[in-house]
Amino acid sequence: MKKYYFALFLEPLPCLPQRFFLGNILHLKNESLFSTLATCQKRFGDTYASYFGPSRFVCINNVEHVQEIFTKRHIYDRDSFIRSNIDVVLPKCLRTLLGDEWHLRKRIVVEPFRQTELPRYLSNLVHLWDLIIENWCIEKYVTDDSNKISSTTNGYMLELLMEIFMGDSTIPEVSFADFCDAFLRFNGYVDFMFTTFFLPTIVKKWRVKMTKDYRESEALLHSYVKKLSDNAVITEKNLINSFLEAHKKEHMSENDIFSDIIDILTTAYTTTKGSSASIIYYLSTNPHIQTKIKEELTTIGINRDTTLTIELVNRLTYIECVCQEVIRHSTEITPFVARTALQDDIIGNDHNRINIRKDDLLIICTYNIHHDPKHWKLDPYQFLPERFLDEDPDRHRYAFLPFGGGHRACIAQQLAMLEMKVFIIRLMLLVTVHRSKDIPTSAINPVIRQEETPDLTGVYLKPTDEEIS
Ligand code: HEM
Repeated sequence: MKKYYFALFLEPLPCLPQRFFLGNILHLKNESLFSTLATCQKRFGDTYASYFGPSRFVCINNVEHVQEIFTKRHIYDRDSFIRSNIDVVLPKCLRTLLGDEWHLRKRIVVEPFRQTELPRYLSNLVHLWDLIIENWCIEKYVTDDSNKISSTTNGYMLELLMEIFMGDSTIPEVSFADFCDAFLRFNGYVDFMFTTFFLPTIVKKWRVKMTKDYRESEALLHSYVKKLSDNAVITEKNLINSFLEAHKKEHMSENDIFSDIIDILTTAYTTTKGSSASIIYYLSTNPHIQTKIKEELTTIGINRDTTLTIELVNRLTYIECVCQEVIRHSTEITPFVARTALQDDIIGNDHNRINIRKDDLLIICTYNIHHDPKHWKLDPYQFLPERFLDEDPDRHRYAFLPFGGGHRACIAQQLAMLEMKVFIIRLMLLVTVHRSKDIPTSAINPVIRQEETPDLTGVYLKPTDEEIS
């Protein structure tokens, strides 16, 4: 609080006008977070402060600063903001740990995400994406009434992730529908902790713990994870077995296992849903990109009966560029990556020096950096996969950071890329994505020059066979 009073009157960085205790929160009533961070960059340049409630964030848009922050791992670590919020619902999961505890846990969690493990997931990915695509073809549109990606997809996506991480999606004596229901309810509370980032954690903690539905879904998930652990087939190499192994060596308690399994499932579920929604959106608005992808598949000799291998997937250069462009351009990817300073520091050089104080929260504005014309010579607001061929060369190493960077970067980047690639491959082998012309789409936000979230209204899939006949 003392620090807040000090900052209120002596803020050294440019900043939007603040309100007592609320900081810049009221600004978010009129503009999304993406848009607010972009507006501030246009107004103040690459470094400015933002106040969400009394919490001060130093916002960073300069890639040299980003590089320095990611490199100084002993000074900048996982931000206290994510740590305190996640800790309420999933205490002591990988994302909330620091120092030696984090290091030990990461060695355990990272096992199933290694490059060498990826081939094992291919057949499950193909099978479940096919089911999801078939389901979308049966329903008229890919969205339901709430205009979110159709809710019947949720179960399939969760099944896909369970097969990947647990080797099997069945839990003894529990119907998958019951597990899915408890998971989705609980996931709503994990989301709540993030989407209400402007509320003090103590308020959110009270709100969540007092909710009967939260307590029930948490208790159910605890009992399901216990059943999964008790019945795991020890010979298989997967996430649950890495955890059980660690439990035997007393490196993880039962509660740690619960927190990490649910954290990985909720993260993977949210990112898989978000990236697939973005892919469908961009394909529906760019029919010529669909044609190019289909041509690439034909050139490499992949048809719907081909058994996919990692070597084949790696030959699909254009599809790789489409995936990279999706995660560069889309608002479904987080607007920022955050760090907390563990000690006082100075970053930058004579021209762009910033004094950082111990406990400062740093916001690395991913979305702004991904759309900064200083780094992207081809109009960064346009969706152009070709920029990742050789058409937009020589950009700074830290101008593209969809998975964050440094020691706290995403542990599942290769798996996430594989999921997206297999989704595009199966989608383009089985269907063409269309958009009804007569259904109005959402307004374009003039600051970020796109819709706030991918608008899938009126998007439907037409099987390739029907299109040919
Ligand atoms: C398109 C998909 C994904 C994107 C764009 C993405 C992005 C990110 C980002 C930006 C971070 C923060 C990095 C940082 O602070 O430097 C992160 C961390 C993390 N991600 Fe991902 N992610 C994706 C998929 C996944 C999946 C599928 C999983 C799990 C299976 C996952 C698990 C994690 C975990 C556990 C962390 C925290 C790592 C740590 O704190 O040490 N992510 N991810």
